[in-house]
Amino acid sequence: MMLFHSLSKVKLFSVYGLILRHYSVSSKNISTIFALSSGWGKCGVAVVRVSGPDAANVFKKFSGYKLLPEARKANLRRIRDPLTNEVLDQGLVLWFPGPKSFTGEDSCEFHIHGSTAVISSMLATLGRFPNLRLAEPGEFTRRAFYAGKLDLTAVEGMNDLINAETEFQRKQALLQLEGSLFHTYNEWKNILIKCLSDIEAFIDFSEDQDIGNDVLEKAKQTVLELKNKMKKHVQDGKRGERLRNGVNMAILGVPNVGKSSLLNKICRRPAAIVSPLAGTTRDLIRIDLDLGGYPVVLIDTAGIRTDTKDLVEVEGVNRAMKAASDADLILLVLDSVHFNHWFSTEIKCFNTCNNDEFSRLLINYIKEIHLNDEVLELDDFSSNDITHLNRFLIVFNKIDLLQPSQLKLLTEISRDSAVRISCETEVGMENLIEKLTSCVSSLCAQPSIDSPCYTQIRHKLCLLECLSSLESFLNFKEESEVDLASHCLRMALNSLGKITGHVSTEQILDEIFESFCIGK
Ligand SMILES: Nc1nc2c(ncn2[C@@H]2O[C@H](COP(=O)(O)OP(=O)(O)OP(=O)(O)O)[C@@H](O)[C@H]2O)c(=O)[nH]1
Ligand SMILES: [Mg+2]
Repeated sequence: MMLFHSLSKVKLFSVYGLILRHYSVSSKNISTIFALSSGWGKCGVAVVRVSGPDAANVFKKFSGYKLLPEARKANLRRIRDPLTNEVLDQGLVLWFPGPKSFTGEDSCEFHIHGSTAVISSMLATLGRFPNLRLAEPGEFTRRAFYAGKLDLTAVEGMNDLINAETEFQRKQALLQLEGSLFHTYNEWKNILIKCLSDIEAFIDFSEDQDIGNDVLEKAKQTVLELKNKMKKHVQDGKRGERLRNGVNMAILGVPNVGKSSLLNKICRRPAAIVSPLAGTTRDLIRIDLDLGGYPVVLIDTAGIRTDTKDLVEVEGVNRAMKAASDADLILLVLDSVHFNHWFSTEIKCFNTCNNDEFSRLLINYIKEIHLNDEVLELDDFSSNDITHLNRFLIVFNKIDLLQPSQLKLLTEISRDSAVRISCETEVGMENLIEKLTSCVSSLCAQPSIDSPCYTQIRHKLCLLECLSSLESFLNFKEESEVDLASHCLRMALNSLGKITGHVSTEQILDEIFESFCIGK
């Protein structure tokens, strides 16, 4: 019984009720909104949506109904201007009474022909109807959120789904819309609420009830387990974010090695200018790609050289370095002929070179082309083993110009540490694409319902805030400090609530009272 009291106190954190109440108080002032919900442009069918208190009236007037028809059932009707009675179009009309609608409000849809003229006259006529206004961006979804139909992660998932360009982006967005992240964070929230309710019960009733003194210790054990789980989730190497935003892949190398040729081969069109003149590419060229279902932003860059006085080229090189240091993966392109030449002058006996020696020399070669420290990530370069160069994929281009014996040797010594291709003959391209897809797949999240990845920096910041509160909670040692300890748990709950939109009561009340005048 006592515990129940405490629990209901803690339940204040689950403030959907408050949000709803706040919303319904102001719902008298809520306007009825309309918008074209399908995209602009000539198409077979366009969907115009109306939502709000006047939706029923609008629906009856435009579709010629005296009484509302069966809910959620499509009917073919003449759609008329209620003022002039002129027929605007003929199409399917649907009535969605609240709360069983997307927004939770009374809503309706007009499925009209998708020509510019029909859409324009429909929107103009709706705009002239009393108490009706054009919706603001995202306003239907915002209303769905306020009505408790979607949490914030689902709202974000819906937006991502609309913007998804690749198969795995679609999967991740759909799972998020269906609640994969919400369920994870909600489960964590419930664990924290249980700990908090035990501690609150201890604070309130330990003197007159038989509530054990080990409450704090037990809660700490639970919080420690949760903290470790959350930490693992946060430190996922941005895999969910990458799948949402695209993997940045920069093509880097000295002038004339075939960087632009490689970009053109990968995207299968002449996106970048190719010429025998060293220094052809000056600015960054970004191409969006779908690589095996993963989104990639492939970036061609100016050839790296430090001996130029040409101001435009110097700026190009700076931009190349910046793109490379921001990149998730760097395709370092080398000219096989030049490399072979440089290589044979570096070692006496070419034929006895082993894989380790090759690694050492390749690293020296990379250092010699004067990449800056941010690009090199010096930790990777402290070892002579090129497999440590996590962000680099070494690509030997122009292998068509090598003698067969030279190619054989290059293949033997570089093995899986590099890819050998010719942009001219396309030899090795298939292998390169396979390798790139596998790199990109390991850099991105694998959409999963059981262990979803966070997808936005906003989630990460709230999770870090939550972790820091959990850390503070774990630092309390004395039972006498339970008041402060419970405050930390409240803070942690608040941070989790910010991700899903279940923000703290204080925050909601702040918002409500902000609009009150002083003294009232
Ligand atoms: N034989 C041969 N020539 C190639 C190959 N790839 C590129 N080339 C040629 O090499 C020259 C330079 O190619 P680009 O793709 O412009 O080189 P880049 O690295 O972008 O050069 P910059 O933009 O100046 O840094 C062009 O004449 C290409 O046709 C290849 O695999 N084999
Ligand atoms: Mg180029």
